[in-house]
Amino acid sequence: MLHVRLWWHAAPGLAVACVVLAVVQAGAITVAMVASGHLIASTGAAMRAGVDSAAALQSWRWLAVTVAAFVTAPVAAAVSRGVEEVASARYLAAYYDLVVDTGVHPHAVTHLEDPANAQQLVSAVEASRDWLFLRGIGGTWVALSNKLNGVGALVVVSTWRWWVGPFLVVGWLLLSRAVAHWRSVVFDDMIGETGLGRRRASYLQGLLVERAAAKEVRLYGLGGWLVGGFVNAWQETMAIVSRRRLRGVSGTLPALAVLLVLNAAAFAVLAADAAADRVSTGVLVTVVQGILGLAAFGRQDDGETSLGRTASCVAALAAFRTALGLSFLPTPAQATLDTAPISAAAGKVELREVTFGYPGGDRPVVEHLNLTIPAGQAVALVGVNGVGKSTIVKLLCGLWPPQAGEVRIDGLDPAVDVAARRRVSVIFQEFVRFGLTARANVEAGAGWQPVEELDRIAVDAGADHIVAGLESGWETVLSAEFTGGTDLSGGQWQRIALARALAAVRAGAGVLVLDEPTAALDVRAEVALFESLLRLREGLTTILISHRLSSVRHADRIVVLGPTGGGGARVIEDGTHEELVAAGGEYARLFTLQASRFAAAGGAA
Ligand SMILES: Nc1ncnc2c1ncn2[C@@H]1O[C@H](COP(=O)(O)OP(=O)(O)OP(=O)(O)O)[C@@H](O)[C@H]1O
Repeated sequence: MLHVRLWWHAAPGLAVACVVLAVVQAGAITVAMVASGHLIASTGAAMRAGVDSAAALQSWRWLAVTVAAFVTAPVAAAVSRGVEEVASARYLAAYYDLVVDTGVHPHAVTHLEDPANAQQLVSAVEASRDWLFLRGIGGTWVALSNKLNGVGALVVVSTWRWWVGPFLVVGWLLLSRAVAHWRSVVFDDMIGETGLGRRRASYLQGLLVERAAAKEVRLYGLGGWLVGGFVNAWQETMAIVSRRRLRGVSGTLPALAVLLVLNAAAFAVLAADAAADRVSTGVLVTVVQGILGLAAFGRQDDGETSLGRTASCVAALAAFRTALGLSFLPTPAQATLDTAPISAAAGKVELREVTFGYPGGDRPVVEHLNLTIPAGQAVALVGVNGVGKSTIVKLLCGLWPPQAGEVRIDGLDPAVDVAARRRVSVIFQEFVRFGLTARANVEAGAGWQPVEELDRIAVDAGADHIVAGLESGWETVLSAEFTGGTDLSGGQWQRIALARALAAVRAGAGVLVLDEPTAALDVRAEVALFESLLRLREGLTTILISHRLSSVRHADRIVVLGPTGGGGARVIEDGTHEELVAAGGEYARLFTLQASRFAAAGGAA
């Protein structure tokens, strides 16, 4: 069972300790039942024989055993709770490791972009944040302890009449199943069935307290409206919850009735035996405790009910990992992130007959695309919105493998070869704004850098004045949500992202891709940035993507992508700015259009 395997992986020593403590606890409870029976049985004779008699000594012994057993059981339970807490934290950490490992492997993002897969991973994370999941981890030991206590009681009852115990156990198990079913209805309400209403309520509540919506909530006076929406959504959901819970509880009544009958019958037989002197007082006391102790088989607390849920979360994550070709537990090789230094890179880019479409798409985005960029060349990729420029960037990074054709960086396939991937440095259109220090935002591209190196990179990226203006320089957190942190403007963020990409270039990446990283810059700033990049590239292969053609006109080569007869994108024009303008094709038309608009707006192309 995967849940048990994960326990063994996360905390083998503590897991063994929990088992031992559960056995000790169950043993102590069983001994207490038997010893207390003997104590009561021997007390009468001891009192009659006198304090110094052998019978009294025997009685004292049973008292000592009874007290020791009664003390041992709760002490073992208390120690067990402590050990379980520590062990559960380790289990949770191991589960998070699995989730993270599943997120970052394999390199391709195919599994994350497929909505069904992404949802599975999100569910795995969400489930683990739920308190039910946490209760379920500890529930492993609650369930084990309950079952062991029950077995002890069964042994005790069997010493009287062997057939009574199994009947009662069946009764308790029936009730336990019915209660577990009802509780799962309750839990489904909490996280599943009424999830939509709850999510809506919590979304509305979030708008009231989160920073992102704060400005508009105040500006438009949305407070009352949001509170009303929250209350309605919550009440509607809770009404459904109450109805389902009431309906569900009736399912436990037949099991309860059966159990009552069985228990009444057992006690009636015991009473008859006692009346006929077939059992002594001591046995009577022990067996009564045993019969009551069988209730351990029917116990259903949050922990035990949640155990199944936790185990199925782990099983679902394991199935997801298997589908991705990953073993259940991360192997040391899987657990290592790509930290190898980048080998000397030349930077030749080749796409040969590449065809690619996203899952669920009705046509390929690119089709039979051929593009070769020699090392050191600066190429601008242009084309209308949605033609497939960013998709080509993802293919170059190996984030998606093509369905046909070949993508090569210096002859290596980036979808399978880590060395090829590390030769490509990209500022994505939607680059990540890490709410971490400025240093970490840049070092993410290349690992630790001395401050002098960071300063040099910042100058190249035009980010030096931004860092200089930060309260704690490179150590300032770039998020106002943290004390001492600060927010940057869109343009400032782009400079920081550029610095990150340049850090990767300094570490050896031979291909720099800028996928419209300058949308938040004005035209002049964008032209200046691209030109400074083209100047400092020194043998770097540079791929620039921009809709502002004036910004990329100085590239060595301009590649125009276009749809061809309803199919996927291909290269429709390829040449220098001058060649393409002279050719009078699509590029010339777009360039002239943009230049005339810009001139009309009072600028110069
Ligand atoms: N993850 C995705 N899943 C499904 N379809 C996608 C995905 N990403 C992009 N697409 C689709 O692929 C096509 C090409 O998108 P892409 O982002 O590559 O175009 P683009 O040329 O970069 O556009 P833009 O100039 O607007 O940035 C579009 O039709 C888009 O809707």
